[in-house]
Amino acid sequence: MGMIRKAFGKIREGYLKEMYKEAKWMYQYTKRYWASICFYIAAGIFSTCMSLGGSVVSKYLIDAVTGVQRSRIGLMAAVIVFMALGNIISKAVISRISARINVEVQNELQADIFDKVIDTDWESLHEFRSGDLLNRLNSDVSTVAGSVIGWIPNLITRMIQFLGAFGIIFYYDPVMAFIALLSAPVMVLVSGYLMKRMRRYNKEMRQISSDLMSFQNDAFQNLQTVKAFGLMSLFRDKLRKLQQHYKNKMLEYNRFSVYTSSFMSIVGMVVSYICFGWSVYRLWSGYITTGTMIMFLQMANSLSSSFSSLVQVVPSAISATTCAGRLMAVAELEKEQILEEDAVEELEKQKKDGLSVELCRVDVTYREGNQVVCKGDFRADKGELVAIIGPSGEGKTTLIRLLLGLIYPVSGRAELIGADGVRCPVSSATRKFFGYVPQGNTVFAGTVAENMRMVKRDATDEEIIEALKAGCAYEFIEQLPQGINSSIGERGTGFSEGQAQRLAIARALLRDAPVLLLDEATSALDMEIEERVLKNIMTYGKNRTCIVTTHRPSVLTMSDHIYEIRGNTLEKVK
Ligand SMILES: Nc1ncnc2c1ncn2[C@@H]1O[C@H](COP(=O)(O)OP(=O)(O)OP(=O)(O)O)[C@@H](O)[C@H]1O
Repeated sequence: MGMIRKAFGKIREGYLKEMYKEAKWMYQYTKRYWASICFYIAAGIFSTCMSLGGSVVSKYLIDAVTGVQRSRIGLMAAVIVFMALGNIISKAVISRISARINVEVQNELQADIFDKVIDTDWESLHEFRSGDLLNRLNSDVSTVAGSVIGWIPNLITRMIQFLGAFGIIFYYDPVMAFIALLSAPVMVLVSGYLMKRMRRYNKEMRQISSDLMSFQNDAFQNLQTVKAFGLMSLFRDKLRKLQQHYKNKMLEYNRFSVYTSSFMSIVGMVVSYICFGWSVYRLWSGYITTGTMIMFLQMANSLSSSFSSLVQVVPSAISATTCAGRLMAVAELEKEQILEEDAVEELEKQKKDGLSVELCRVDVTYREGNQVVCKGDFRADKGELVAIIGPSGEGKTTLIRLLLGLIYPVSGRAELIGADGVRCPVSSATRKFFGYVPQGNTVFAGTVAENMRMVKRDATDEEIIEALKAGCAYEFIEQLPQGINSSIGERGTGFSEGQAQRLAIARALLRDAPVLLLDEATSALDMEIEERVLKNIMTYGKNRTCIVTTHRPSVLTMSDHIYEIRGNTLEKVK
């Protein structure tokens, strides 16, 4: 009794509880397909019955051949053929259903995790590298989707095959049935240890494959730098090192699997020899017929194959739940905050009259504990161009992140203010009031028009051209053979840095947001184009507030106000 209680205690606390939670999470995606899954299980049970039934009928066929009832030979043969055909048809149905459910669950799960990543709080997502996320989104999703149909339904059909074979043997010879079950206690005794180790191996291998994908992703993203610095051999070596690590772990796992499966096979083999010896003895002592003995041997075979399938369900369940756990870790991340939706609605009504931005005694600290601003004040009124300057690494981009609701002040207020004075704290819900041009190249693969329509889906060609003109981008776009329908490579390949910046500015202008945030967005432009772009920005649409982070004196002369960030302080210097 104490042992049982201890075992249940372990289940409640340990990895089994974790596996149960993960399996439950996994199976929420199958709710829509329960009818198909039930049909799948029914087809599996039918196939099992046909196969077991075939064995029983073959006993009567052999008895008929070796005995006296020759008249039933034709009937028995017909039943055997019918059952074999039934088995083939049900297997075909099973294959179709499983393929359909597999692909549908995979798509749904992938879309769901993708949505969750996109809706997750920006800082929380930092614990994952993008390669790791890609690995989870593809490899882990595919394992979980495959297991939805391959695990529990298999467990049920195999269990029925096992119980059916056991029941039939028991009916004809109870002693034989208990001999056939001899391996079960051994399996039960070692299963706890095996499962724990398998789960550990699974987790480690998934982690290594995530590291591998992250590395490859980093390498391809920075291929230009890799080539420019002649880092090819360094990267090649690093890839091989990671592969070697994966290989070592994989072979270690494989050695463990080979040992365990060999051990199980030996146990199974010993049991089947005992079964064989027992049935020969029963035949010799005249207790059973030749037909019954052959049926016994078939049933013992079926019993051991269903038992080993049941045992094999364990590694696939462990692999699936490990992957489900990794997906849960992403799905359960904190969602982005939406603050004061009523105030957001009010601002929406007033945005055409312009919005002001105010930071009041804000403390900004990253979760890692990196304090950037202490008791900072800042204000940009509608229609103003306000610059934020400061040495590199002091926090200019951090302030932009704060305004975009990607990070939040630890204390103090960060607000948008409407024309009639209504105030609304910045959060993910107020992001729509901002047009944003980040540092670096942010052009996506596709055509120029597709890039522009990302921020305004229904923009007409004329609106796109107008915005491109305001961003001083149309002058080089119109030279392209297909104008705004020309294709752009990944990360703006085919354009210079300055051209990509002008395109990104034009895209932010098309969004027609009341506040424009430019983070070093004119750094690659010459002074003449920069001045034209900034003038266009202030005249393109009315009442636009424009906040720029910059080191360029040309921008500063045009600014209404300048704030400097230095040593955690944010001060107005003009
Ligand atoms: N995601 C992050 N998590 C933790 N700390 C960060 C993060 N991003 C930036 N920091 C830290 O915050 C500080 C300010 O960085 P930020 O990028 O805002 O500087 P910056 O003034 O824009 O620099 P630059 O002019 O070089 O672009 C730096 O010390 C940086 O290390």
